[in-house]
Formats: sequence, structure tokens, C-alpha cells
Amino acid sequence: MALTGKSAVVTGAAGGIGKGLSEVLLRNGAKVALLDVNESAGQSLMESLNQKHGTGSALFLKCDVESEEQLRAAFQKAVETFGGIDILCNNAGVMNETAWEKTVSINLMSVIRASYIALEHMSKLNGGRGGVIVQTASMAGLGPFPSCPVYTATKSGVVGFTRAMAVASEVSGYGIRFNALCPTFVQTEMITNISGKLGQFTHLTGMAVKLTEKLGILSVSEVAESLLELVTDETKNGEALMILTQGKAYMQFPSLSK
Ligand SMILES: NC(=O)C1=CN([C@@H]2O[C@H](COP(=O)(O)OP(=O)(O)OC[C@H]3O[C@@H](n4cnc5c(N)ncnc54)[C@H](O)[C@@H]3O)[C@@H](O)[C@H]2O)C=CC1
Ligand SMILES: CC/C=C\CC(=O)/C=C/C=C\C=C\C=C\[C@@H](O)[C@@H](O)C/C=C\CCC(=O)O
Repeated sequence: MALTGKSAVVTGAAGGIGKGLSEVLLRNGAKVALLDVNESAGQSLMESLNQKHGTGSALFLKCDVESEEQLRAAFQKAVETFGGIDILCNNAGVMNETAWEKTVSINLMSVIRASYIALEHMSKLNGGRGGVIVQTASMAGLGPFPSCPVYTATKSGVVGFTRAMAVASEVSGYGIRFNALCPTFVQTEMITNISGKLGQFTHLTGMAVKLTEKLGILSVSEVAESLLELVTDETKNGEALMILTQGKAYMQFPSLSK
């Protein structure tokens, strides 16, 4: 799938990985609706992206992904502005073991919520053009990150949801592919002040720090380049792409269907 003339919605787009995903989509010819709760960062990013990629190529929409109403309004605005949606990047996420219910709400429930709203606009069964939904999961969704069990649970849930939806979509004829990015640590705001976010697992801060030293830290652009592969390669559906500092690999899961 070539990106020229396509339109995308990216959640958590105002900073970190979401900003990188938005930039790579724009560089390759897509228009992008930038959804984020951070209004000042989102507005200024939209202005700089429109200067770089052309007026009207990026649209900031203030949106808390926990709110169904705000998500619906943002998708509607994106459709009215760009004429449809071809790509959704469910990227907004937090790591906070103290506010663990909020972590589940943003990282898992909101990914499901946004995917279902996207289906209403993108599914060929609803008159949409089809397309691709890519979730920003994590390496923690593939193997446990013991310092943050709830974060791990949300990312495992996102991987499971993505793989199940990929098959459900294929069988149902939605015309939408579902894939997940599973990066190791990435240099963003999220990996600052780790101990302050671990709640009852603060005593496992050293373990988290050792894991960052062992696995290394990716740049945002390394993750963003991997998005392109999952979006443009139409054979990719139900994939979890593990991104490590040494390279990347599509995960092999046991097949129990035969
Ligand atoms: N930084 C890392 O080491 C890794 C991050 N990830 C995942 O990547 C995604 C992005 O994380 P980062 O860019 O690192 O984090 P970040 O903290 O740098 O950026 C997150 C963005 O999401 C926005 N956001 C937070 N809550 C929101 C909400 N309720 N509604 C709308 N927007 C909201 C924030 O305002 C911010 O712009 C997350 O899903 C995270 O779990 C995955 C693997 C590694
Ligand atoms: C602090 C930032 C929080 C979240 C961002 C994020 O998603 C980072 C994920 C990074 C890596 C996750 C790696 C998980 C690895 C597991 O598969 C196991 O290999 C780790 C198991 C035990 C660790 C003990 C050890 O061997 O040192």
C-alpha cells in the first residue's frame, strides 16, 4: 500500500514515538490527524509539520483516548477533513503501576475503543476503503517486564487483541489489516524517572535499569521506520514485530488451530 494520498490517525502524536510515527507517514505522502491530550505540544507540532510538509497535511485534534465521545468527534473530523481514513496508529500509552487502572484504561481499553470506532469508518462492510491498524505494543507484550506487571499485562492484551482482530477481519471481509509494533526501550519521556512510576514495585527499579542496560535503547526513528513496513507490505496481517537494538524479527507464535 503506497502512502501518497492516504490519510492516517495517530494517537499520542504530540511527542515521543507518536511524533516519529506521524513524521514518517507525512514524509511518505500521507496526511495525518494528530490526536493527543497535550494541546500546546500538539498545536505547535501541527504548525511545524504543516510548514515542512505543506499546509493542511497535518491536523491536530485535542483528544483524550479514554473518552469515547472525544475519540468519535476526532475520527469524524479527520474523515470530514481528509475524506476518509486508511491508517490508524493506536500509540497513546502510559506506564504507571500506581495508577494501574488508568494504565489499563489507556493502554488496552482505549486501543480497543479506537479500533472499533475506526472500523465504523474504515471497514469495507461499512462503505470504508479498508486499510491498516497498527498498535504500539511493546517488547513487554511478548515477554514479562517484572518491574511493571500491569503495563506488561496491557501490552500482552494489545498483542492478543491485534492477532485475534487480524483473523476476525480477514474472515469477515473488513479489508483491514491489524499489526503490532513491539519495541524494546525507546528514548522518550516514558523512560525518565522510572522509579517514580513503579508504585508497589519501586524496589524493582534496579531490575528495570539493568534491563535497559542489557537491551539498550532505541531511537524514535528506528521504531518509526518499522511502522512503514507494517503499513506498506500488504502481506502483513496479525504480525507482532519485535524491534531490538540488534535488529528486528516477526514473532513466531504456536499454532493451535490444526
Ligand atoms: N518509550 C519506550 O521505552 C517504549 C514505549 N512503548 C509504547 O509506545 C507508546 C508511546 O510511548 P512514548 O512515546 O514512549 O511515550 P511518551 O510519554 O513520550 O508519549 C506519549 C504521548 O501520549 C500522549 N497521551 C498520554 N495519555 C493520553 C491520552 N489519554 N489520550 C491521548 N494522548 C495521550 C501524551 O500526551 C504523549 O504525547 C506507548 O504506548 C508506550 O507504551 C513501547 C515500547 C517502549
Ligand atoms: C520504563 C519504561 C517502561 C515501559 C516502556 C516499554 O515498553 C519498555 C519495554 C522494554 C523491554 C521489555 C523487555 C522484556 C523482556 C522480557 O522478555 C524478559 O526477557 C525479561 C525478564 C527478566 C529480566 C531479568 C533479567 O534477565 O535481567
